[in-house]
Amino acid sequence: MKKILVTGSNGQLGQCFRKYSSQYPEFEFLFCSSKELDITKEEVVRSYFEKQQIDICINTAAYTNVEQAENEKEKAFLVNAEAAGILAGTCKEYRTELVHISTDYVFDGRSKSSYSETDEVNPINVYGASKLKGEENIQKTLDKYFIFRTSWLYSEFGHNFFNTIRKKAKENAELNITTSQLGTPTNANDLAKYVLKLLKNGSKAYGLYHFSNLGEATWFDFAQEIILGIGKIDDVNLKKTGFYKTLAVRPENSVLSKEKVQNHFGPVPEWKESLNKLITELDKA
Ligand SMILES: NC(=O)C1=CN([C@@H]2O[C@H](COP(=O)(O)OP(=O)(O)OC[C@H]3O[C@@H](n4cnc5c(N)ncnc54)[C@H](OP(=O)(O)O)[C@@H]3O)[C@@H](O)[C@H]2O)C=CC1
Ligand SMILES: Cc1cn([C@H]2C[C@H](O)[C@@H](COP(=O)(O)OP(=O)(O)O[C@H]3O[C@@H](C)C(=O)[C@@H](O)[C@H]3O)O2)c(=O)[nH]c1=O
Repeated sequence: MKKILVTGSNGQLGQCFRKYSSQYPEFEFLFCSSKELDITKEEVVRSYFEKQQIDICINTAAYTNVEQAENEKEKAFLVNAEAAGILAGTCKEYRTELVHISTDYVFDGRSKSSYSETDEVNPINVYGASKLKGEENIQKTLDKYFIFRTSWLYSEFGHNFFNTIRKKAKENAELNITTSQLGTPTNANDLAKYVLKLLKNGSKAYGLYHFSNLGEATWFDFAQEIILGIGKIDDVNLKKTGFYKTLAVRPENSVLSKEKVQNHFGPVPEWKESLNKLITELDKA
């Protein structure tokens, strides 16, 4: 039976992997939170791999606070870049496949069309730069890797835009949401399911892929769809803003092309459908 390690398992994507793991009896899963396995500690990681003999490592661990990263550059690079390199080196030593998650924020957002895997990268904030360095550290070390660049991840778990807006909408708050970035909200449940399916199929089509839901939206469109979905559109004062003050600059356009991923591994769900499916699921719970 193949052993899969999921790092950063208390994060939102880590929790999505845990949610679906019972549907894959062909795998033995090991879930490690930051406390159980700190991926920045090379010796700790190596001895864990030595003991557990892992076949596949899914790295969901990351420094994801885009705003704070501007003031904590070293920490962001330690987790997102150096530790990704540590995992890659260890995976090479133990012949482990690595599934790593990266971001749309590796792009500067100046493109007028969606980004493909071969488009030029040029991060414009610290988080994006640290994630790009992580990709590079993996690519120069390892052959057997899947890197999935994704965008605007949300789910029922943890801190994300979906949960923030739902909370504010339930308080009938006034919301000012930016229209100045275009991207694609991505249900983290979809990403977890997609990865598990391709691992089950034993795909060896290693490489870099873009995975986000289909379609495009501004953060305003995303907020509006959430509020509509939860039936609060008449209670919330939802306003468009061209400018929402933030520390980190974000790409104006970070829509990812799904052509490569769909050609290799099959269809990807559309963003509004996936969002409304999750809202219905949560309503029933
Ligand atoms: N969230 C998003 O919108 C997007 C995320 N991504 C990428 O997707 C992946 C998953 O993100 P998501 O689940 O949303 O992020 P979360 O912030 O929800 O989860 C990240 C997890 O990593 C853990 N972690 C941090 N440092 C370490 C460490 N040194 N060792 C082990 N674990 C650590 C955190 O633990 P603790 O809380 O204890 O620090 C946290 O549980 C990341 O690679 C992220 O860059 C890509 C695009 C969009
Ligand atoms: C809360 C809020 C945010 N915004 C704006 C700020 C920002 O430009 C945009 C998104 O805000 P957030 O801080 O929630 O999202 P942000 O931290 O930029 O999300 C990013 O996280 C990392 C981890 C990624 O990899 C990216 O793909 C992306 O998902 O919406 C508003 O306009 N109004 C609001 O009330």
